[in-house]
Amino acid sequence: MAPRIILLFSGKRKSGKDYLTDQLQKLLGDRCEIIKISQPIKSHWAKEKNLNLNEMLSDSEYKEQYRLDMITWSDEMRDQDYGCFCREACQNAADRPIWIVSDIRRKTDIQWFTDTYPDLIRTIRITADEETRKKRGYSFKEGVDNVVSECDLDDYTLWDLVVENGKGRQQLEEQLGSILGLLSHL
Ligand SMILES: Nc1ncnc2c1ncn2[C@@H]1O[C@H](COP(=O)(O)OP(=O)(O)O)[C@@H](O)[C@H]1O
Ligand SMILES: C[C@@](O)(CCOP(=O)(O)OP(=O)(O)O)CC(=O)O
Repeated sequence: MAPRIILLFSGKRKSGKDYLTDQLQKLLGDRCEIIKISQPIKSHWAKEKNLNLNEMLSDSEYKEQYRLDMITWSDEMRDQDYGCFCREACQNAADRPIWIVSDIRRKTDIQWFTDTYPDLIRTIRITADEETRKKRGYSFKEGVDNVVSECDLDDYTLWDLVVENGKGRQQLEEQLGSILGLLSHL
């Protein structure tokens, strides 16, 4: 079964992409599959450097030690083929009707999904104020927070939905309800 809808989530570090997409998955159960574009990047890096992949995939500080190197390496790969990680992540995804991509970062990510799965794509931006993100462990890092990886979608305006997840956020049920609204035709 090919996906019937693909939700692309974007947001700054510690805006809550993993948190909200995990909560959404709990609600949707086995109708949905979470896809992470960073998974093939982290897998490659963990193998190469003999690192703990599960820790790399968690929200702990561990991955932050390697983020800068992973950005540099993955951007070199993207320069040759901008869809390489999107393609690899989707190839490994289960056949479920709803795909949730939890870490869209670049306009080329949106382009690859839109070209590959025309009509199935909905885009969601998660926002959170800096103070809240700092409380969740964010601190500005040169080469990480001021480069394409974090900033390319700052000026993107065509989101199907923007979900506030900072100080002004609604209750979780309401946040999830607005996302479910994008699935109402299924
Ligand atoms: N609405 C929320 N309520 C409570 N905790 C949250 C909320 N959003 C995010 N968090 C917490 O903040 C931290 C960072 O969130 P995370 O989802 O990992 O961010 P991102 O994936 O965007 O970097 C995690 O520990 C997460 O559980
Ligand atoms: C090299 C990366 O893929 C690492 C991404 O790691 P996460 O997606 O775990 O990051 P946050 O959830 O925002 O904290 C970034 C990239 O530019 O591809």
